Amino acid sequence: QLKTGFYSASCPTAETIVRSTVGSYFNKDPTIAPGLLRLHFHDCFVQGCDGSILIVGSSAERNALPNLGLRGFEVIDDAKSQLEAICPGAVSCADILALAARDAVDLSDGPSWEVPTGRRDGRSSLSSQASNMPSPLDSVSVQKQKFAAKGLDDHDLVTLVGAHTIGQTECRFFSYRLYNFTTSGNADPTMNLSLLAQLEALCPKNGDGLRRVVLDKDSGAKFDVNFFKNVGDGNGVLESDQRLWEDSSTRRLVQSYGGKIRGLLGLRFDFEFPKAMIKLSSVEVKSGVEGEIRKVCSKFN
Ligand code: HEM
Ligand SMILES: [Ca+2]
Ligand SMILES: [Ca+2]
Repeated sequence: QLKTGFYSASCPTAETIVRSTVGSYFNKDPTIAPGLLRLHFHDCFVQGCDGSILIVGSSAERNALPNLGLRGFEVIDDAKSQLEAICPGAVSCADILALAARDAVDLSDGPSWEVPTGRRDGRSSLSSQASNMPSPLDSVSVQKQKFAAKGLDDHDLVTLVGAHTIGQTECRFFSYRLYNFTTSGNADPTMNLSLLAQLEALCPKNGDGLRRVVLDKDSGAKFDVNFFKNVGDGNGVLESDQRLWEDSSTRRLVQSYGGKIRGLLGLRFDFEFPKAMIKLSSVEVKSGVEGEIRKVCSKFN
């Protein structure tokens, strides 16, 4: 039910405005790009890509534990207010999120793609609905199950987690791997020793759990295949990322994207990522007369 260029008649400048808004925030702070990409993912995984993540309120999705570190809301609100001034009531917040995620990847030197649009904004947002978000402690089989529940297969899982080629994580999401991973209090044995030393310095025991470190060692701002090379070298920061290498079912694709084996030609990350994103951004979308077009992205009409 989505189609590219959905706004070509109702708001021809919609995509240009989203792009220029994301671009101006990105120029001031490039770390907004991973924030926006993650925002779209978290939206799509709870009640579909319907802008439910944007609602402000004490029991809203935004307040659920897995969503506390999300960033980039102000960019979406800014784009929306510009759009309301020229095409009132036309462009959904859910579509702005999908377009901003595409633009964020493009600005980070990643691939670009045409985003099918026409999503409608949802009428509910509840923190209690967010409990099924993937966790960095999830095994590969749990990660697979959570993606399969959204119509995303194992190939989509590995491809989409490649989004961790940009952005950061707080120490608290992985510091247990440094200090008390094994029963004898050792570090996760699958972690590369030089990464271990680096992370111990950045995230000291009993230090500030909110301190942020890059997810893709040496390439935290560039959307490239370095993340997959890192995972193959024991340099995955999140346990869930490193598990994609330890599990034989997902290792091949990590290897292929990282350029570590020949033979899987054609599986280029910059070609596969857009396809997987289009699937992600179509999860449980509302269209036609369902939902609404919000006037303000943080509030229901
Ligand atoms: C098994 C699946 C996944 C798990 C367990 C996971 C977990 C996490 C965690 C724990 C963080 C750090 C958050 C923080 O410190 O606030 C993070 C960051 C991030 N995630 Fe994921 N993630 C997954 C899949 C994805 C997918 C599918 C995407 C997008 C397509 C994505 C995009 C990002 C981005 C871009 C960041 C960096 C955010 C920033 O710098 O603000 N992740 N993820
Ligand atoms: Ca949603
Ligand atoms: Ca990178």
